[in-house]
Amino acid sequence: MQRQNDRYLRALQCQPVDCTPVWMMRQAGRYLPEYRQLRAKAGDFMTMCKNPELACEVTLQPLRRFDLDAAIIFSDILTIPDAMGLGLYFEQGEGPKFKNPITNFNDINKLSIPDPEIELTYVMDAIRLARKELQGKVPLIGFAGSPWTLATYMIEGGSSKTFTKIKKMLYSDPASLHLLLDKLAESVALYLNAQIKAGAQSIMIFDSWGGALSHRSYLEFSLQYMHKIISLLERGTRGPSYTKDYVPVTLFTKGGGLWLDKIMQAGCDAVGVDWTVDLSTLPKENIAIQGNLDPTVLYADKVTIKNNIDLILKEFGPYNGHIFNLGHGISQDTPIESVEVLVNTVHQLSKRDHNGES
Ligand SMILES: Cc1c2[nH]c(c1CCC(=O)O)Cc1[nH]c(c(CCC(=O)O)c1C)Cc1[nH]c(c(CCC(=O)O)c1C)Cc1[nH]c(c(C)c1CCC(=O)O)C2
Repeated sequence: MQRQNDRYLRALQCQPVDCTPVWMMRQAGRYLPEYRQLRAKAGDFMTMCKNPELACEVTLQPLRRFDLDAAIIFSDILTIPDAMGLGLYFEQGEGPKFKNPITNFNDINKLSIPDPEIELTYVMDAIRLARKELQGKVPLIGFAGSPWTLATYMIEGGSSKTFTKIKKMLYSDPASLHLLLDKLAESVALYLNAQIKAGAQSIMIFDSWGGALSHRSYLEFSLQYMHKIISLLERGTRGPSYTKDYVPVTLFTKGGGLWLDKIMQAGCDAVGVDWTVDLSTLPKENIAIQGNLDPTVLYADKVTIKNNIDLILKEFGPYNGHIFNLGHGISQDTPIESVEVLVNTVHQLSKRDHNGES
């Protein structure tokens, strides 16, 4: 049995670590040649997600190259609307699309809540397989999209820069939007509980488009529903010292820097922060912080990458509740050598401030 590396889970509980754990959002993906090769063979992205062997293989790919402290299950946030019957597909170069987007109250009223053990068994099978293959080497992260972020794709019919349709509904027919968000919150909670049962050891909620909302709307249409999801999760109880089987939750609202004090009160163990956040303004007790290197730093030379990592680590010093990550997903044209520099530099430099276990 391999030695367990649980510094990621320890940091989520703000417990002593030997150095700062690091993983990257979208760490399994197109910047890896072995991903592109497998994807070319499989045909399309959703075929890979729906095949547990392929999803497990892609989950493990980045861990074979880099000394990462966590794996994240290879899947997508849009599996839920797909399971609700919206017909998810990916158009080359255009991102996700839905054959049957939501246009009115009737569409929302008709939506049923997917049973994750039936419509989304492929995700649970991938999690079970990945846990088996990982053999405890590093923890496995499960995830879902926030209700607001999922709703943007379901109502816009795909990616959007302006959020015209959903914002029109928000202001002119808020009751319909609330019904949709409520159904999504229930669906996401069931989905995440199934992921925990299947073996996910930590949960992350991606609110990629929460930052598009006004202050008042963010609390009412996004944070409220993430709070509800967290309250429905069956994930054990966190003790005063490191609790091995407790499943911590990370909330990440991209562009949510102004609302971090409210996000920290939503029952999560950690908040994800993008690169716009001034780390010196954040509390460094009882709540873990994940972030926040600008992913484009990875286009620069080694010395610049190291200097930027050092600046972030210095903001935390000996604080144990820091998980190093990018401020958003890694870009597909990122040089592999930069990722290696990132992971190794975080471990090497952060040792100066830590002497805990793991
Ligand atoms: C908004 C969102 C989506 N999906 C996700 C989010 C939230 C995170 C964020 O804000 O980036 C989350 C996601 N998507 C994917 C993962 C896998 C796990 C990981 O490695 O982090 C995770 C956690 C794989 C993926 N999801 C997708 C890919 C690319 C698929 C491919 O072309 O091979 C991957 C690796 C497809 C996807 N899926 C989605 C989009 C907008 C796209 C197109 C992206 C693009 O074309 O650049 C929806």
